[in-house]
Amino acid sequence: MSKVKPVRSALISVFNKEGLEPILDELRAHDVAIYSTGGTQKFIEDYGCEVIPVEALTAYPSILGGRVKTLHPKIFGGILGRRENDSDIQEMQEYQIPEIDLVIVDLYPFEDTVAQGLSHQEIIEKIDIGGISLIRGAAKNFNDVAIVASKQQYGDLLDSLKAHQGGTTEEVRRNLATSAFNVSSHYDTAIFNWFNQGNNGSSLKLSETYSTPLRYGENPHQAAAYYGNLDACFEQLNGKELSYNNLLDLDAALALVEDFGTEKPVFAVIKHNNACGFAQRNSVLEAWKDALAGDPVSAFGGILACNQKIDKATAEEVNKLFFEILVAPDFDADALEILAAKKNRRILKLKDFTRNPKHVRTVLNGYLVQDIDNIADRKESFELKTKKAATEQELLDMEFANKLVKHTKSNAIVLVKNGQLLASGTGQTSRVDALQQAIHKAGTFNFSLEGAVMASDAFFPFPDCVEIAHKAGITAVIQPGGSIKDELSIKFCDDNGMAMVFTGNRHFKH
Ligand SMILES: NC(=O)c1ncn([C@@H]2O[C@H](COP(=O)(O)O)[C@@H](O)[C@H]2O)c1NC=O
Repeated sequence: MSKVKPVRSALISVFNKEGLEPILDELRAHDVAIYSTGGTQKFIEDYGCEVIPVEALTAYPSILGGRVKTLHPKIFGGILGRRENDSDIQEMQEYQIPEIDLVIVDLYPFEDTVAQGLSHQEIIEKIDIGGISLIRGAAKNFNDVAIVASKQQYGDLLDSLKAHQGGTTEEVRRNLATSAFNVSSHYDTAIFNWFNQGNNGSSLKLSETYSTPLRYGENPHQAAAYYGNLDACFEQLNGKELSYNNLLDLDAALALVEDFGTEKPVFAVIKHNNACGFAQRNSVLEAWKDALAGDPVSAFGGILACNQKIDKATAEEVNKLFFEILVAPDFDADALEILAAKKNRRILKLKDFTRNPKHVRTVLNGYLVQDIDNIADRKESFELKTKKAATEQELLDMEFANKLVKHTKSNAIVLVKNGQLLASGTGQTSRVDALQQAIHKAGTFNFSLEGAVMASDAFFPFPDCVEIAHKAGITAVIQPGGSIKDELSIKFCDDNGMAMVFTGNRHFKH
């Protein structure tokens, strides 16, 4: 076992006093001298423990509205002094600096203050200076000092004090120091990012303190973890742990469903990040049946997402399919009972789908960062380019198809009729290939394309796609526009009684 050092003195300075009581009990049981700052000192006194105000050490009051209270050589000397270094020992004696063996800090809540939208000055005042210095000083001297920089470490400290008669092992102190630098670096990243708002170019600082180890990555030989707070997103009601690929598909499913709002039921079936089934109907059950009908073969092992509560009738139908995940805002009790009968099946109740506003990926020896694509084109802003106007149903279907194509891997073509995804061509190296794939697929499941609409994620460089679409029976086309040969596609539509609208927004997804 690593070397145990007794805790004889502690400095406690915490913004949030909650949960300190068991630690005070333990410190009192071992006769530990406690130093503390204003509000924390009062809390400790009220709890009935003896406490020495830091002012008794520094001989200074807290000044500048609390900006300077622990920033003093007698405090930092007591924390940073090396207990086995002769010159440090001598200087500490000379300047009457007491050893401080344990430091407990809870920083000013900078991120919460920003999140609450408080004033600039209030945010600035919540940049902790003394506390962060205490944390870094104690963590640097972990050889002699235990640092608790967040409430999450209270349990570890208590366990150590209890197991080692009021002492800490080197292993515990080192682990606490690691956690402390995690706290301090995250805190400074949040401050930097707040100062750096809008100045995207200068540097990239990402910090996430929640993590979930994953069994493996995209393939079993790749180690992986998720950094983020999954508990804030979902409540897992059933099934085994989520995998790396599940998380990718879930993100794709939820981003897609989000674009359709919650007014009318939609069901999505996702495979490899793309929708292979999608429908919007008046009831959840109908939405499910028509989403599945889009491609009942690919749906096997898929990720299912719905924007409404799942009822028993829908659960009975969904239950007939082998699927990996169903995510929905809620489940009726009898529906959940049916769905949870298979123990591995993941059933997720959606709590909050707040997407990260930035999309980050590794490229070469660095990172690519972009805003997420959060444009959902509305039919009111479509620009009619052909003599023939689209019917009201075609307009609805084009808006629907355009939302789907935005969430489909490029090059992408999506074919839709009456609020149902008939087929799509995904991730193809040419737009013609994507269209041919979609037409072939629609044929596989006996969908007639007469009166269907076609959405393309980017412009048509040549009129070939509209020619093929026309032959297949497609009557209306939605695309961003912007090709120097747009006129050729428009002319073909005009000559053949088709409608075409431009959105002006390309939706590549690579
Ligand atoms: N200025 C200082 O010297 C200083 N020393 C400790 N703090 C912080 O003061 C807070 C505790 O204050 P109090 O005990 O007065 O409630 C803690 O969040 C701690 O991180 C300080 N405040 C900010 O920097």
